[in-house]
Amino acid sequence: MKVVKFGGSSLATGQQVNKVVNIIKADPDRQVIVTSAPGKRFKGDTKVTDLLIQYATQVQQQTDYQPTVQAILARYQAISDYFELPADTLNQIQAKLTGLATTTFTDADHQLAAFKAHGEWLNAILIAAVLTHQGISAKFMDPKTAGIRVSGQPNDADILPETYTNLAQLHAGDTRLVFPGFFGYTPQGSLFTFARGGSDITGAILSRGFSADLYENFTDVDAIYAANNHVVDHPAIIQKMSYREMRELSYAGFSVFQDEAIIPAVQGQVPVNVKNTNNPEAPGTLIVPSQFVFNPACPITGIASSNRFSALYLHRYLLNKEVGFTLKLLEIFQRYNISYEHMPSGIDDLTIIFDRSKLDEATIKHLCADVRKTLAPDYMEWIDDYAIIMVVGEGIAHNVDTIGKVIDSLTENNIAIHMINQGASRISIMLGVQAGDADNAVRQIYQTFFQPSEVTTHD
Ligand SMILES: Nc1ncnc2c1ncn2[C@@H]1O[C@H](COP(=O)(O)OP(=O)(O)O)[C@@H](O)[C@H]1O
Ligand SMILES: N[C@@H](CC(=O)OP(=O)(O)O)C(=O)O
Repeated sequence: MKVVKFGGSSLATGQQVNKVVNIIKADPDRQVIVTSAPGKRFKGDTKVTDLLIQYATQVQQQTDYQPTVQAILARYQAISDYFELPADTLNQIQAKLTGLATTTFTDADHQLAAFKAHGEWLNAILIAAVLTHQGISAKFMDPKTAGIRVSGQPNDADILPETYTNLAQLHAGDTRLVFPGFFGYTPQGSLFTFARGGSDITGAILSRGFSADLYENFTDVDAIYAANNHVVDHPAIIQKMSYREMRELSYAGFSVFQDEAIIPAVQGQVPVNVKNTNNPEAPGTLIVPSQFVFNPACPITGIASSNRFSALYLHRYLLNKEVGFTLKLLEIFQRYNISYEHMPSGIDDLTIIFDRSKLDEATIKHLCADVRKTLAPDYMEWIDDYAIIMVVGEGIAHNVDTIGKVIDSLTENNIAIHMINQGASRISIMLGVQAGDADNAVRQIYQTFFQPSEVTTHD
């Protein structure tokens, strides 16, 4: 059997949902369906998840939320109208949506999570009704009853292992099971969402839980490209890649597949196929346990970049001899309850790279003051506009001149490299550059390794 996840772009309008219905109809193995919230219909449109965040904020601040509720409802209404559904489904959606404003929550974080989750929740109810109306046997699955158990933070959940025991009790078959993506419940019954883009995670969890033969992830591009298609014109299509390559590329910016979503697929050894709802005949990209065929012409599978980082640079002579320097630094991070992403070091230097989206201005200010006071560095600098470029390929470990070519492509174009890290993961080269240089850096590296419109053939 297959688990099939449809992203927000695939469920944005009635017309898109009709394509989804045809995709489901075309293959009886597509037994478990995962829905996102309706996404953007056009450039500049607002995703329903973002409207729900706005709704939650307006309720918290006691400002007028009615226009937001109407805007959200209109999104579901348009899909319902397209299929001429009887009124009861939309009435149910409207009641759930409006009821949110008067529900009491433990705190603002729990409230935000519950509001956000309604994007996928209401869509799963709607899609189950559409499928039934189209003569396909289907039922809505409540993540609470199905046993999707999570821990962690209300808006950044981690899956609990008992989920898999619970899911193993369920049976997919002729009746398609429609699950809302993006959220689960703590053992105490609180609703927590995964990080943004987390419907991909739900799809992967269900793939493992149902021991699926394949996890199909339907989106709005023909495949995963070797570089972001908004940065490089007509980038090469990746036909096949390994789980490890996908993890590194999605971590570093390939937003097409959420970076944590590969983990349940790895644990369940379920292959993932990223495909296009608008062109379902195209083979898409297959992500498999391991994938390596030596291709001396192109050892690289993809180049990703992300501007979501900041860095703290520390310099102190004889740092290499100082016992406990890093320990003291880590204790400071622990006091502020923050994690770091990377920590490349030199003889007398240390750079600590953070995910900027997890830090606010006040925390940065206090953190820097604390580091200065406790460790007295000779020089310290907070670099706010830091980008990481990740050059990824199983072939890198087998091709000694890759790093030289990457460096040349940047230096020849006057792009300053602030950090290089190769070897920690044998399949990637990580580079730190100024955020403003990131897109140009990706383009220059891409041109060095790929021909225009080339298709990577790592098989
Ligand atoms: N390397 C890449 N390959 C394919 N798409 C990419 C890549 N990097 C970024 N993207 C973007 O990811 C988008 C799809 O992800 P997303 O918007 O989350 O889809 P969905 O709505 O299906 O969840 C594509 O439209 C594309 O612009
Ligand atoms: N709707 C959620 C979760 C998600 O996965 O959405 P999408 O499939 O549209 O990326 C979000 O916007 O974060």
